[in-house]
Amino acid sequence: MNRSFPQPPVALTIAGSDSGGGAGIQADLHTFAAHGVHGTSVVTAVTAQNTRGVSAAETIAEPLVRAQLDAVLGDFDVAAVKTGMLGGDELLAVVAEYGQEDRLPNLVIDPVMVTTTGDALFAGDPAAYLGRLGPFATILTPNLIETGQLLGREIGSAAEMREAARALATYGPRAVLVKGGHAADEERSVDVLWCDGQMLDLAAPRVDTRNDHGTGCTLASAIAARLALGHPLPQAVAGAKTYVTEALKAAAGWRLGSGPGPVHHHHGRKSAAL
Ligand SMILES: Nc1ncnc2c1ncn2[C@@H]1O[C@H](COP(=O)(O)OP(=O)(O)OP(=O)(O)O)[C@@H](O)[C@H]1O
Ligand SMILES: Cc1ncc(CO)c(N)n1
Repeated sequence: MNRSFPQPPVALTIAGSDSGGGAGIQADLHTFAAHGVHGTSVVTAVTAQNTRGVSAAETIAEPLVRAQLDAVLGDFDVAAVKTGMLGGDELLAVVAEYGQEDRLPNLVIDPVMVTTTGDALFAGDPAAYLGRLGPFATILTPNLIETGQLLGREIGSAAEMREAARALATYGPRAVLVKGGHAADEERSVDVLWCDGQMLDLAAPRVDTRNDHGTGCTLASAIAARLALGHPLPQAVAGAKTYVTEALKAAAGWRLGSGPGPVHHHHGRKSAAL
């Protein structure tokens, strides 16, 4: 094939739609675009959601999810994949099947279980997540609550986060990032990364903002975008964390909706309105 023109790498998000545009598929596609990566998407669920919460949600039937996966993977040279809301055991099994067939390269798994506003987004068995997807994952990115649900115990302190990252890694992923966005530390936001047998603390100054809707989706899709661009895993994670911190800072003064609003995915770019 003649590739005389430069072209973007392709990333895929397998996730739910957030009608408020701050999380899920919408956050992922913004993030891919901000990284200069072509975004493709497999919609797993539709949520009626705004900055105040989720008022309705329905998962997409398995055949249509498979058809989307086949349409994208059968045509594009996908370089990295991110999964978000899978809704339940049925779609978890579908994604695991594609993983087993080696069709989901550079797989970033954000095991979305519950929103920050407390709405459940996963009706299946949390323990099944690890067994099914762990072996094919490049990296798992649970928050504190999801880490607790996956392991069946409460996680709070830095020591517990490190211990949890190690425990989750035994299910097969190359790396685990336990996110500390919901930790008690008022000065810093510290995530713990277990990668290739090494433990690293990734710290950023805590941004004083109410707008933190979709930070987890944004972080996971930024990792996938950077893997698609060819960054080594630890650098992709550290770069993605910086990207999220800047996105939080740039949107701190926004009042989009009356609850926790979205972050500024395109903070690196000047826009006519800002
Ligand atoms: N106020 C903040 N200041 C700086 N970093 C933050 C802040 N809130 C979250 N983060 C960072 O954002 C990333 C996402 O973490 P978080 O624990 O909030 O994920 P999450 O709960 O899955 O997000 P969400 O469910 O809102 O999509 C992490 O790197 C975390 O450290
Ligand atoms: C659709 C969707 N996926 C993920 C999250 C987690 O932020 C959310 N709020 N909504």
